[in-house]
Parts: sequence; C-alpha cells; structure tokens
Amino acid sequence: MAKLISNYSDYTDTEESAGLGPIKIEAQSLSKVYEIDGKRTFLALDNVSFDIRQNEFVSFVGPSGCGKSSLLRILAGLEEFTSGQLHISGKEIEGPGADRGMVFQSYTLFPWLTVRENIEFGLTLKNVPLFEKRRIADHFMELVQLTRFAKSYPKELSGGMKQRVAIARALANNPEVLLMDEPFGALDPQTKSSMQEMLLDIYRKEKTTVVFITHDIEEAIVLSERIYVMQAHPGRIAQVVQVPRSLRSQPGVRDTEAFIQLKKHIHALIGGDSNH
Ligand SMILES: Nc1ncnc2c1ncn2[C@@H]1O[C@H](COP(=O)(O)OP(=O)(O)OP(=O)(O)O)[C@@H](O)[C@H]1O
Repeated sequence: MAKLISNYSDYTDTEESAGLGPIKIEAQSLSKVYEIDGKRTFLALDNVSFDIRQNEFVSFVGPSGCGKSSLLRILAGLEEFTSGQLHISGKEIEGPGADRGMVFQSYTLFPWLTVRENIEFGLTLKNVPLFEKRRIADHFMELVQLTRFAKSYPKELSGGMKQRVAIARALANNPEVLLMDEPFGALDPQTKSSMQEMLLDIYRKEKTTVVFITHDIEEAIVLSERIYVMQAHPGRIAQVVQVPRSLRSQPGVRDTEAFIQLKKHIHALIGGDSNH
C-alpha cells in the first residue's frame, strides 16, 4: 500500500489501470485568456495538457482561481478555449452535447417539476416513449435512493437529495462523460461523505467516465483514480497523481498514514493555498 509514497506520479500498476478503456478526452496545450473590459487580458489557463481514459474517474484539484471551473466549462462546450487542442472521443468539441452530462455545485433542478419529472426532463425532450422513460427514471431514482420521493418537488428536498436528483438527471441521458463542478461543495461534511460513497457506487455500477472538480484534497483522493493537481496564477497542472486503490473510499482510510502523506504531498504541490 505504501510503496508509492516517495513518488506518486511514477506509480503504475496493471491492476490499477485494469478496466479502463482507450483515451476518451485529450487536451494538448490548452490556454484560456479572458478579456476584461475589452482592454486587459487575463491568462486563466496556461498550457494545460491532460488525458482521461474511458471509465476513468479523474479529479482536478487546486486552489480558488486556478481555472478548474473554466476547464470544466470548456469541456462542457460552454466556454471556448483560446489556444491548444481538445478532443472527446477523437472529435473536436463544438459546443455542448448530449455526450456530456453536467452537475454543478448550485442546485439546478427545475422547481416546478417533481423528482421524477426532473430526471425524465432530457428524455422528454428527446421524445423517448413513455414506458422507456419511466423505466430509465425508475432505475436512476433507485440508484440515488429517491424512489420514495418521486412525486416530491425540489423545495421539499435537502441539499444532498437535490444533488442526487441532479446526478440521476444527468445519468438518465446516458452521457459518455459526467462533468461535475464541486457538486458536493455546499453540503455539510456528513452529507458530503455519504454522497461521495453513493457517487463511487454509481460510478462502479454505471461504468461512466467522470471528470470531477474540487478544491477538497480529501474528496479528490477518496473518489479518483488519478488527480490532476493544479496551481493558480496562471492556472496550470503541477502534477498528475495516481491514487492507490487502497486509499480510495475505504472505511477509516482518511486516518491512515498513507492517506495523510498523500494529502500532504498534494497540498505542497498546490502551494498551501487550498482550504484543506
Ligand atoms: N468570464 C470571466 N472573465 C474574466 N475573468 C474570468 C472569467 N471567468 C473566470 N475568470 C478568472 O479566471 C480565473 C479562473 O477562474 P475559475 O472560476 O475557472 O477558477 P476556479 O479554480 O474554478 O476557482 P473557484 O474554485 O474559486 O471557483 C479566476 O481568476 C477568475 O477570476
């Protein structure tokens, strides 16, 4: 378990990489420059390169302002990048697409729709036949343990439950990639921890590719196969860290020496400017 403490980035293990498919997302030398007031410019992402394999759970962790959200918005096709190359399934991104599902930190449910209707929303737009729509919604409501709340409205749900609906809604559209921007950032620690467990369970069952943005180092470690550690000013990747399977979401793992060491390692890479 502790064999990689000296150098996480060199860690390779055939068992660790088993089950992963070909490269799904590939970014080469991505940069993002924002124009401010039409005069000044701001370099938010500087020469960022990474790859994410099919069925892989990858996190980007870094301090506020390192460009995490910009990067995710670029992947979602909601933001253009300034230079570099970005391919998903070998194709250039041309705006948002059904191949990518998004879950944001802020709750984005439709308040006038029930849990079931929220989850079915994308399927309704696609004119999926009623029987099929019900079957898919039933499956994902069960997966996020909200079957009992099918007829509830968002205002009747806790923050964690709303995010479970948002995850179910994203997955119901059968995306190839799930893009998550600090989805548990607004939740209390206990709810956050149980949401992380649930997400891992869903990830394992649905075998989806997940890109997860967080500034919480512990969260990145328990969830991810690999972590791209970012630094700010300008936003760039400091190192990619392979997380040993033994550190991912095991009961009590956060108190182990190996976990604490990896956390310190990432914290030092970030430059100690993180909230954790
Ligand atoms: N539309 C914009 N116009 C100008 N600057 C922007 C714009 N969006 C983001 N920025 C700047 O780019 C940098 C990166 O922002 P981004 O939101 O991607 O970072 P982040 O790592 O997600 O931060 P946080 O964790 O605080 O959300 C920040 O300095 C931010 O002020």
